[in-house]
Amino acid sequence: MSNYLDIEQQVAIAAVRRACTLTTAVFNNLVKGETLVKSDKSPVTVADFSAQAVINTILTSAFPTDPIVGEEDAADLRENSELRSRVVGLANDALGRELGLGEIAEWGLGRIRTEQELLDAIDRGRYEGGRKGRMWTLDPIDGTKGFLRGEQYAVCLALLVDARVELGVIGCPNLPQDVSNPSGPRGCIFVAVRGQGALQYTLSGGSPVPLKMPKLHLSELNLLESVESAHAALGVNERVAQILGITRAPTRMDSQAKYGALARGDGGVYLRLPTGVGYREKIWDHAPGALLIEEAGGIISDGHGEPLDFGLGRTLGENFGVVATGKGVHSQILKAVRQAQEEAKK
Ligand SMILES: Nc1ncnc2c1ncn2[C@@H]1O[C@H](COP(=O)(O)OS(=O)(=O)O)[C@@H](OP(=O)(O)O)[C@H]1O
Ligand SMILES: [Mg+2]
Ligand SMILES: [Mg+2]
Ligand SMILES: [Mg+2]
Repeated sequence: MSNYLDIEQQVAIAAVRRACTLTTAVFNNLVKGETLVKSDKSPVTVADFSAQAVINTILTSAFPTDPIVGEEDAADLRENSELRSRVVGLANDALGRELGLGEIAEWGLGRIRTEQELLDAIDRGRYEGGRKGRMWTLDPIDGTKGFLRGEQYAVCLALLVDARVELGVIGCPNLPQDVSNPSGPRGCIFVAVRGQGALQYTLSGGSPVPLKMPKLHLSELNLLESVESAHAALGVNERVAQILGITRAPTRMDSQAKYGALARGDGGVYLRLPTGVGYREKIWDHAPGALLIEEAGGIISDGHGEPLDFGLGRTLGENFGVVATGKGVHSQILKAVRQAQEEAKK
């Protein structure tokens, strides 16, 4: 008998692995002009576009009717032939490689795609989301700014069924495999399946390690937070830490690599509070991480203690930031968040 979501898990891990190989190679050869600035002023690179093309192509081949909520779309590429041909070349290099770990010939890997097919594959990510049915969320590079700095970033894929995350896969090419050896080998994939726990693989393969968040006391915690001050209210985080008596310095890390770090016992709290500019969190920025934390034994909510709602469309709607932590300290952290917010309003 096969396990729940066995095939989906296999496809998602393979797709994330291929995309991670691609993004790593692009970073080593990124040249000027391969980064655009989107209408919201955030960066996007040829690596984001081609990773989305690769993952969407593999998903569509394995599950032709599943919709995809992906961060990027191909509009900029349709207008820019130089960038387009670079993305097409990169995607075809990645899809054309011989079969790797756990991959099967039926996914059609190895076939060269036309420009049109690859642009359409990127645009398969334009699904609007919603409360019903099966859908994937994809962030081809989460933490693009971290990617550009050579720091942390993550390739993030999740499967939702009726607005619940059932499978989450997070590839972190630059994350040390062993927390206790920060200068050791890098490259991790975190995998969570609802009801089946959380695992860490190395990007290069091998046996997975099960993840279980340790029970930490407030005095042992430190905050995991964004690098970019525009993405989270870092000043409020500082006050929350002070209220809780947390003396350890925060760990600033780009992307959903934070969820991976937290799931394996690093830090103890991921705290992301809104900066007050009316930004709505995107579902692809949290879906796989949310399941990873729950399956590692932790709890995730917004800053008011409400569950994250993945059924509202492409954003988390009115959810107020994110608090992910161990069950034993969650309510104390929410209380401190409330106090810090009230003080900030004065
Ligand atoms: N104003 C604002 N508020 C909150 N979040 C925002 C905001 N603007 C962008 N984003 C999203 O932040 C994603 C990057 O994740 P992090 O904030 O965890 O990383 S970072 O340390 O700040 O780089 C980043 O994901 P990517 O675009 O995939 O890099 C964005 O979706
Ligand atoms: Mg982005
Ligand atoms: Mg993102
Ligand atoms: Mg992204």
